[in-house]
Amino acid sequence: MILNVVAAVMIADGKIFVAQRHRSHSQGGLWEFPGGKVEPGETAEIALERELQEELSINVTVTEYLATSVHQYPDKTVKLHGYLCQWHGDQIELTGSHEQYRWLAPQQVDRTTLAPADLPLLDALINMLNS
Ligand SMILES: Nc1nc2c([nH]c(=O)n2[C@@H]2O[C@H](COP(=O)(O)OP(=O)(O)OP(=O)(O)O)[C@@H](O)[C@H]2O)c(=O)[nH]1
Repeated sequence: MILNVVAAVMIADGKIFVAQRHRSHSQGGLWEFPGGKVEPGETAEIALERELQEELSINVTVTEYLATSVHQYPDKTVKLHGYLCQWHGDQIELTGSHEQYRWLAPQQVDRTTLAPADLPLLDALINMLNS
C-alpha cells in the first residue's frame, strides 16, 4: 500500500512547527509536520489546507514545494510531500490528532522522536535555510 501524504512546514520567527501524533494513531507519540492523506481528486494544496483546518483549526497559505520523502513502514509505504506553508497567526487549537505542539529551531528538533519519513524533509529545510 502506498499512501500519498502531504505535510506542512510552517516557519515563524526562525522556528518550525512540529506536533506529536496522538497515541491512538499510527506512529503515535512520534513528532511530525501536520498534514495527512491526499483524498481522491484533491491537489496537494487543497489537501493541506483541509488537513490544517481539521487538525489545528487554522487557515494556511501553501507557498512553496520543499521535498518528497519515501519511507517504508512495516504496514505501508508513505510518500510524504513537504510544502512550506504560511501561518497567518490564527489561534492554533488541537482537535484530537495531536497530543501537543512546539515551535522549535530546526536544529532543536529531536531526530530520534521524529517520524522517520520526516527526517529528509527536516534536512531539506535546514539546507534551504543555510543556502
Ligand atoms: N500527517 C503526517 N503524516 C505523516 C507524517 N510522517 C509520516 O510518516 N506520516 C504518516 O502518514 C500517514 C498518513 O497520515 P494521517 O495523519 O492522514 O493518518 P491518520 O491518522 O489519518 O490515519 P492512520 O492513523 O490510520 O494512519 C500516517 O501513517 C502517518 O504516520 C507527517 O509528517 N505528517
